[in-house]
Amino acid sequence: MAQDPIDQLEATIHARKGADPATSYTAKLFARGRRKIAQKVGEEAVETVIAALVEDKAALVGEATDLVFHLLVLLAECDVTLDDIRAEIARREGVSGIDEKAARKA
Ligand SMILES: N=c1c2ncn([C@@H]3O[C@H](COP(=O)(O)OP(=O)(O)OP(=O)(O)O)[C@@H](O)[C@H]3O)c2ncn1[C@@H]1O[C@H](COP(=O)(O)O)[C@@H](O)[C@H]1O
Repeated sequence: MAQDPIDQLEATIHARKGADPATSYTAKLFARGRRKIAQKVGEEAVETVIAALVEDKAALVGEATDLVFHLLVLLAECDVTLDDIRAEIARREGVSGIDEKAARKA
C-alpha cells in the first residue's frame, strides 16, 4: 500500500535536515532556525484563517496545506514526531472538550 502523503512528507522533511539550503526550501528553513520556522507557522495560520473567513475553499485547502507543511517542519525542528501527535490524539479520544475544560478549572 502507498505511504500516507503526510507520513511521506514527514520523512522528506527529516531527510532535508542538513541538506543544501540553496536547493531545498526545507533545508533553508532549518538553517534559518526555530524562531523563523515558528514565525512561518504563525503567518501560514493567519493566511489559513483569512481564507476560511472569506469562504474561499480552494484557497483554504492551499493555505491549510502550507500550514501543515510548516508545522511539520517546526515539529521536526523540536524533535516531535507525527507518532507523538497520533499518541496524543489517541489519548484524548472520547474525552469531551467540555469535560476536559471543566476539569481544568476544578
Ligand atoms: N509541501 C511543501 C511545501 N508547501 C509549501 N512550501 C513552500 O513554502 C513557501 C511558502 O511561501 P512564502 O512565500 O511564505 O515563503 P518565502 O517568501 O520563501 O519565505 P519568507 O521569505 O517569508 O521567509 C513556498 O516557497 C512554498 O513552495 C513547500 N515546500 C516544500 N514542500 C514539500 O517539501 C518537499 C521538499 O522540498 P525542498 O526542501 O524544497 O526540496 C517538497 O517535495 C514538498 O513535498
